[in-house]
Amino acid sequence: MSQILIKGLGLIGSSLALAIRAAHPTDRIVGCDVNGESLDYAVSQHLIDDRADDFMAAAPSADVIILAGPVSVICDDLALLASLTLKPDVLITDVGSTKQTVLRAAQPLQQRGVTFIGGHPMAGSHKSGVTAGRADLFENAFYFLVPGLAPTSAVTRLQDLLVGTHVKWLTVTPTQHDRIVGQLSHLPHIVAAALVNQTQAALADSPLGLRLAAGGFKSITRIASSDPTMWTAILLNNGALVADQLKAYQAELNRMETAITTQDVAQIKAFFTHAKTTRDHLGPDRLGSLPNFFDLFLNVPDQVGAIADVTQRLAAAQLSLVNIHILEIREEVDGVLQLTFGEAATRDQAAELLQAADYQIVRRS
Ligand SMILES: NC(=O)c1ccc[n+]([C@@H]2O[C@H](COP(=O)([O-])OP(=O)(O)OC[C@H]3O[C@@H](n4cnc5c(N)ncnc54)[C@H](O)[C@@H]3O)[C@@H](O)[C@H]2O)c1
Ligand SMILES: O=C(O)C(=O)C[C@]1(C(=O)O)C=C[C@@H](O)C=C1
Repeated sequence: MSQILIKGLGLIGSSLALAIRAAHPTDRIVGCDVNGESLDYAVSQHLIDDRADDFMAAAPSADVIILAGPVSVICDDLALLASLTLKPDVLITDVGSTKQTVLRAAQPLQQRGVTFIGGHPMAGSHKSGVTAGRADLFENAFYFLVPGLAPTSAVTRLQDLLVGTHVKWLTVTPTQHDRIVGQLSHLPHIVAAALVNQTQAALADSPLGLRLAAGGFKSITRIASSDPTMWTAILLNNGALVADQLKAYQAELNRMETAITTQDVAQIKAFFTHAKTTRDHLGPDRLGSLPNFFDLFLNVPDQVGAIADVTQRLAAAQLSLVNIHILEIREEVDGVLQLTFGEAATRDQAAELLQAADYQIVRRS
């Protein structure tokens, strides 16, 4: 039995806990987080076996330490770990979205002979926090590994621990990682947030404003709902590369601006044709991970048949569920049911249907 310490039980930390639990039921998972409510939730849902309120006190007895806080916190944690006496064969890894600064922060540990492997699952969501965790979040996604000085046996050990994630492993250098992910993830998050901010300002005097947005705006801006703390840390840790990528992107926008103002039909058509050919070629089956999911949380009374009533109503309306999860159900206490759908529109139809049947919707995400 190994002791796995996860620091940061948000979307990624809790999803890894679920995947580890599924593949290694006898391992002991200990969680650590600044948010006490997240820890309470993680214990109540058996995501973790135990909570550690003091990371420094818990680390020396861990066999594996997974750092899953914001990237800036991961760098601080690596510095803290370098000052401790850890188990001789401890394996430390992280899940942060940048790798150059993380690997630099891991150097003092590595110089002391401690095994560190940088990691980054290329899957996630605009959702954050422990309640968003899912065992299948990483299924079919790429998972970057930056082994640095770590021996092959340590890489195999990590891959075995995380076998329940069902990811596709990819070994890269920190620079390769940050350049690729800057372009595919960091830049798009800036683009989405900028579009939301600029649109909000531009439509400020329109009575319905952003509420008139349809599929196009919603699809391109979903990730603008991501956690600001996490994204501030990412951009501070990959600033130089992303600034260059942002400049190249602005040049592309400028070319389009010129084509529109000069009514350059050939240029405008070529712009869209080139993008369509590239995007169509990618196809859903060539994209890494599962699509995102859309949740509805509703109160259900503590009554026999309450959950069946909900699922029957959805089935009668042909609204297809991806997953169903009871968040809390104790005797004489109403529960919260988490219903997961593949499409936001299906989730919204389900919400209307259940509201009409007097169910109380707690939240949508
Ligand atoms: N969200 C994604 O799509 C995604 C995907 C891959 C990797 N990542 C990376 O994974 C890491 C976690 O992201 P997430 O999406 O799970 O974020 P999250 O906001 O859901 O979770 C972060 C957790 O860390 C905790 N935390 C913050 N500061 C802490 C501290 N000082 N000590 C202990 N706990 C602390 C928070 O309370 C929270 O529970 C980040 O480094 C992020 O860059 C995110
Ligand atoms: O699917 C999403 O919502 C994500 O933002 C996931 C996403 C990304 O694709 O940009 C975000 C950050 C990560 O480091 C990896 C994946």
